[in-house]
Amino acid sequence: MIPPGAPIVTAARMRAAEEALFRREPQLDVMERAGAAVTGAVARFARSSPILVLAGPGNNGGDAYAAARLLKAAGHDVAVAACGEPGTPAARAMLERWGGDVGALYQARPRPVLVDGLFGTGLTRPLERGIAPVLAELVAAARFSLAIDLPSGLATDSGADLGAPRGIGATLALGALKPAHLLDAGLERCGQVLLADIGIPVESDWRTVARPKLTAPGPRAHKYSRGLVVVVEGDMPGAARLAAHAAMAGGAGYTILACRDEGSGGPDALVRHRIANGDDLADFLTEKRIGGILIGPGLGRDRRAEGLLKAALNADLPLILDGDALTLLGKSAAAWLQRRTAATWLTPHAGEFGRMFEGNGDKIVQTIAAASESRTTIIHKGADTVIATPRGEARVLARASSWLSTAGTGDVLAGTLAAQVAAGNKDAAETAVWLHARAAALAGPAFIADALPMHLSQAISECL
Ligand SMILES: NC(=O)C1=CN([C@@H]2O[C@H](COP(=O)(O)OP(=O)(O)OC[C@H]3O[C@@H](n4cnc5c(N)ncnc54)[C@H](OP(=O)(O)O)[C@@H]3O)[C@@H](O)[C@H]2O)[C@@H](O)CC1
Ligand SMILES: Nc1ncnc2c1ncn2[C@@H]1O[C@H](COP(=O)(O)OP(=O)(O)O)[C@@H](O)[C@H]1O
Ligand SMILES: [K+]
Repeated sequence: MIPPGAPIVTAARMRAAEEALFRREPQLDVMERAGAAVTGAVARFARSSPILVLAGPGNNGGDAYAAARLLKAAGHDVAVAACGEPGTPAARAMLERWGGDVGALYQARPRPVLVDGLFGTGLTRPLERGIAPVLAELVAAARFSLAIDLPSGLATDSGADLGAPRGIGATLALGALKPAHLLDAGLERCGQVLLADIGIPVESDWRTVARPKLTAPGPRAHKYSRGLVVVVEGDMPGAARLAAHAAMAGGAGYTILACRDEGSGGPDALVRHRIANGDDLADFLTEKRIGGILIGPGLGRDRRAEGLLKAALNADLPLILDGDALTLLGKSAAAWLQRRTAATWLTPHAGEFGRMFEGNGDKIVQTIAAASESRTTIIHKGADTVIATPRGEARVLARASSWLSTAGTGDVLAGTLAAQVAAGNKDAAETAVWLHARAAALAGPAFIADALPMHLSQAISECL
């Protein structure tokens, strides 16, 4: 499990935190703690199996030499192999403290337990062609492998693959999580992510998503105080119905489907209100008790859809934009959205995000830039989900159930979000993302999106 609510830092932020600490405490003491943390994690898995420790030229290698010495002192059979001489004073000191043999990486024989201390946050370019296959073979041949801080071959700030091996069993993040533990290739390359506190104080506006704290409705609650959600239906009514169902199951007091005709389907408690076009919707949205409007799931992209979207954008009410609404806005999204007087949430997947914003850089940085430019809160979905607020905060959810990769689950997320927005939850996005992921976990394998809302009740009960 990814540690919840844990700070996430870039390589540069981590280095700055380390350097601040080294002004008060010797670097080698900190590295000893890193070595001890690695030793503790490895010893749990190694039992009496022989261990191969790989050491690189930087401080990741320094941690590896420290761990090798401590593992040996604890009675383990330890061999060390390195690629190159230590290039930092701390790594050199740790090599001296190790004092044993060091073989060449290219000649290393596989052992049942492997410790990868080749490269960590200092990796700046793809692994040399020679190193990647040797590392991959040693990892594949080991029964268990643990990466120190990061699997060697991951870009720290983006999680991009720079030649990382497959099959690492666990990664021990030192001091704090880095984006690579949560994003992109890191999702499948880190194995189990463990976090070691080695006494480096870190502060960050970026954290992993944590379980929210929710409260049950008070004794004087009524349907409007719980939150009135309006979901706007479009060309594909099923999508809006799914979202409306999720809003209801996500705790909204009153959910209205603004629909073209009488229609059918959906829960009996769902209220239908007929609207023919954007003008009708604009009139309806003068109802001040509305706590959140959701538009976009199955909206379509024709003239009627444009009219509906315009009415929603012009309403002075909290607004959630998903699916086709995002595509209709396209590159003019920021210009439209920064004019809004009420708060706005966007829930794009990667394709929709790219249609609205420039897609350069790491996912967290990109999403924060887009949130700040458009003055919205953005849930940038995918196998890794990044939430960014206009204030520059980020929350990251990794490792949600991969069974979520089925049509309609995004509509359920949007509806869940609408319920939280209408209830006035100031952390609506993080709450919705947690509840959605928890509902998916409870739903088990091969669920359909229709089945997700029924698990929201259990997910909510775990937050009370
Ligand atoms: N500071 C501390 O005391 C503490 C630090 N900690 C530990 O230190 C780690 C960060 O250490 P680090 O900054 O020294 O970088 P590291 O990841 O070892 O790699 C740098 C070396 O790799 C080289 N290199 C880069 N890319 C390469 C490539 N593709 N192929 C080949 N070589 C390549 C690069 O060479 P250069 O780019 O300079 O040519 C340089 O020699 C961090 O993850 C954590 O484990 C913790 O113990 C806490 C205490
Ligand atoms: N492989 C995956 N692992 C975890 N979550 C996923 C994965 N694929 C998709 N998801 C999640 O499922 C939802 C899919 O939303 P979306 O792409 O909008 O689908 P749709 O438009 O069909 O509803 C998002 O919440 C996304 O984060
Ligand atoms: K490593």
